[in-house]
Amino acid sequence: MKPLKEPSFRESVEIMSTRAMGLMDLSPGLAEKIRVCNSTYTVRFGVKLRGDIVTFTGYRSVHSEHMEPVKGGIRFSMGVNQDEVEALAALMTFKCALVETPFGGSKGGLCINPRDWNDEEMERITRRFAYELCKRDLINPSQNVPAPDMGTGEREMAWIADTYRRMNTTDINARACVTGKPQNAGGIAGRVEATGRGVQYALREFFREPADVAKANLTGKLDGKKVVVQGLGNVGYHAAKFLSEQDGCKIIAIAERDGAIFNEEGLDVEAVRDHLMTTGGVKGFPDATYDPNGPAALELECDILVPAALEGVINMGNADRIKAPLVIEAANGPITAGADDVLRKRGIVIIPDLYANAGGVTVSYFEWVKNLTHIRFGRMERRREEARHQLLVDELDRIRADAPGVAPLSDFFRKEYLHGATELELVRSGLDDTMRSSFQAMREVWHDRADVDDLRMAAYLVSIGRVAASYRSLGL
Ligand SMILES: NC(=O)c1ccc[n+]([C@@H]2O[C@H](COP(=O)([O-])OP(=O)(O)OC[C@H]3O[C@@H](n4cnc5c(N)ncnc54)[C@H](O)[C@@H]3O)[C@@H](O)[C@H]2O)c1
Repeated sequence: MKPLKEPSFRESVEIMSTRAMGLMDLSPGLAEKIRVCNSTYTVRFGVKLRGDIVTFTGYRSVHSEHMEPVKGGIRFSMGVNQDEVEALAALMTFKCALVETPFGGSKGGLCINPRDWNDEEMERITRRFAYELCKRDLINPSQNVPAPDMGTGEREMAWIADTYRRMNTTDINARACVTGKPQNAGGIAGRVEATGRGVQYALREFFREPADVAKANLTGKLDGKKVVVQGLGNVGYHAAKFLSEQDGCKIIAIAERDGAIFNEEGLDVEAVRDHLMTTGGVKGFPDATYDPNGPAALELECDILVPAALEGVINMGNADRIKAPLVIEAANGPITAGADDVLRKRGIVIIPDLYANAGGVTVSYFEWVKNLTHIRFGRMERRREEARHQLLVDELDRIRADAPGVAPLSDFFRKEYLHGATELELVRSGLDDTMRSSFQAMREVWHDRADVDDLRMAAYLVSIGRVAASYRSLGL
């Protein structure tokens, strides 16, 4: 179905998922159940700030409860509205199914410009919003578990976790009510970088298969590829940093709120991020050309385009001017359904959001499991652990020496046992494994089905198939 006018974000997600459902054997009733958003709660609350009451509007949307808890970030931005949170909640349902994290889909948002308020004010506003959501079990370890999204991070998650804990003092699993917390408040190593790291792993997996690379009219490996990034926040910064530092990519342009900077030889991502943090923009960054028209960077000649900021930035207005042969949707919904149609027809390969930015929810799942099990992941407190393990290895050696015919401990066992993985290593390898296996599930459909010519449809077919199976087994 080709939209006649630019669809909204929610309509875009619906058009794309409905297109996939049309290729599946689903009853109309089941398809409708999967399509609709179960509920959206709107709250308007007041906070006394600077001598007066300021009213804020927030949302928490639950798209599908075929698995519980439901999961999805909380966004702080002036652009937040019901359409947006419902679109994001639907994407969470499909994303979780694709990477096989056992959650339904949800999302929340608060209509606020965080830059308008100081830290103390932000804490009061966040805690009050969290209180409103906790009261209705829209934050709860077994029912609804938020995470960071645009405009929020570890700090906000710590305030939310603390608010829930104060309201539920006897809940031993209180820490599992939200993920993306600081490590000293029950978080997990590698969560902050997870979404950008996932983008890196996704591209590595894509470039592992020459047939896929050829479909994007590219050749070779990641090394030396020219990359344009929009948004140097949590996701964009980590993706750009890892791709340039570890995979030999050249980040030739970075677009931010105040414009874009270019350097054909490649930008120093760390230095740009420092500049952005100190000045609030990219303007004035040395060794680069500046253009106040940030969105124009999306139209540059490059190998890989990484939109990592907002939804709808590639739309029917600019889709025919996009020159990158490969686009990876690090942000949620950066390509509208109308633009998706144009890009597909032009042979541009899109690695879709529901897969590309799933690194965040994957590591959030590890954090949630860690909180619920109340055990540490991986090797910690190295010296004490190693001393204890060494005693055990010595004891095993002694027993074996006394047992005729029993082989001595292998070097492999000794090494693995004494120098097991740290939490960060475990998290990264679990994430890598998830990004690979999910890509392979998409790839199989992309390669094998004659009626599927893009990765987005392949991703939706895999994930909707799993959601449908889950509903069927529930007896619906
Ligand atoms: N944080 C996560 O773990 C996570 C997980 C999955 C998906 N996402 C998605 O990734 C996207 C970015 O999220 P984030 O967490 O990195 O947010 P963030 O707030 O950390 O960063 C967003 C960045 O985009 C920039 N930006 C805002 N408006 C812009 C514009 N018009 N042009 C260029 N840059 C602009 C901001 O200045 C900021 O640097 C969102 O779509 C979000 O839903 C985030």
